[in-house]
Amino acid sequence: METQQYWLAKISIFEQSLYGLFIITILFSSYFSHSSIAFLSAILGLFYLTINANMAWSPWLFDNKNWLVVNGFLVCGFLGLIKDRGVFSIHGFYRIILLGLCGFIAYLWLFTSDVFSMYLNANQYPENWGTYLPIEVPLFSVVLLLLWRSISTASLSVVALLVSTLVWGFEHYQLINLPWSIILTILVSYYILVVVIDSYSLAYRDELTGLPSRRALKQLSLSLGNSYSVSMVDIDHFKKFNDKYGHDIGDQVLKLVASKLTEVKKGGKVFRYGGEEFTIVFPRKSLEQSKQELERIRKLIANYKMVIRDPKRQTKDERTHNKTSNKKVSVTISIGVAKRTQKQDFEQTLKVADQALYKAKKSGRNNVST
Ligand SMILES: Nc1nc2c(ncn2[C@@H]2O[C@H](COP(=O)(O)OP(=O)(O)OP(=O)(O)O)[C@@H](O)[C@H]2O)c(=O)[nH]1
Repeated sequence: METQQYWLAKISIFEQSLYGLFIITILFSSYFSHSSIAFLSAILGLFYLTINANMAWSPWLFDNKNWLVVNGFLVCGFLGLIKDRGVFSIHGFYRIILLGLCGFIAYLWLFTSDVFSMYLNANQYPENWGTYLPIEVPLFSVVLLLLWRSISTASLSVVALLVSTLVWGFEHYQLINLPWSIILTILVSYYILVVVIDSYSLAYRDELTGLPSRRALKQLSLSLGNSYSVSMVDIDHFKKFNDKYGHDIGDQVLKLVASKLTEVKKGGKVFRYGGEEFTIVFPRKSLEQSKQELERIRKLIANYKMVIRDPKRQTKDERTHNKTSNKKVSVTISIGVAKRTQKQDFEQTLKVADQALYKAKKSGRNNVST
């Protein structure tokens, strides 16, 4: 009896502390501009309050479970469609109004689907199709929408919304036999993880090329041993290229060059250093080994005919036939490489590689210098 009371007290503390976890998640995700996660946590927090404490609206909600379920799907779908914006701003205010509208739409949907399913059932449609209308149709629509958004945006926040929709749906069908306190603790902890990973990748990844950024290079430099080579890579005459084809095509070329550079072997790690410059670090590789590999990459890029899409420069005929004008371009790169010596740290080795790059440019470009 005493042990039971002891555990009941522990469970009660655990349930109470979940409110704290909700508040932390809301503040944390708002601070890192993950408004969809912040709103979802706030709504789930409110839901948890409703089922735990006897709020004025709790009895109504228990009597209208279908509304609660459909509203949950619509909220996730809506949050998956909008951009992450500041929570404590005018955008946050509009979003709260639109989230309220989801509740109204859920109510309208249940009312309409009731009438429609009565019609379907009265007209002897096979297998009482009408019964699937109120819950299953919104569930499948939102899951499909969030699947598409997850793939098209590659956003972890949208994946979190998809997972939440599925959990919400599974709970409705009683496929999860866990108390809400446990389900919500797992969900909210997962949201924190999503915000941390997303924010980390924002800070350490270059948005245009998807390569690790200069900050990530700095981070790596702290964990490198004493033996490594560093190379600086620069696209030749990129200014002229930009002037001739425009900045947008320049961006496409930067992306394509970046993706070719990632084909580097011998353990080379590629970073976007800034502008049209990249850095490749070869941990535990000699100068000769690195140079050989860089020579291979240089040739690979020089021989690479890049197909560029230029929707702005379409001819009239191409526009009427909805064709894009693809053109093939090619660029070359110059590379400077240096091996770390006893007396140099990472920054100094990088400087030597930069001087070697200058040499490569001076000696006609499209080559690897040491
Ligand atoms: N499209 C695009 N251009 C960029 C980006 N970052 C830097 N650039 C351009 O890269 C060009 C770099 O020019 P420069 O440093 O003069 O060098 P370069 O023309 O490549 O000449 P060399 O290095 O001497 O062969 C500038 O025109 C920049 O505007 C970017 O993110 N996108």
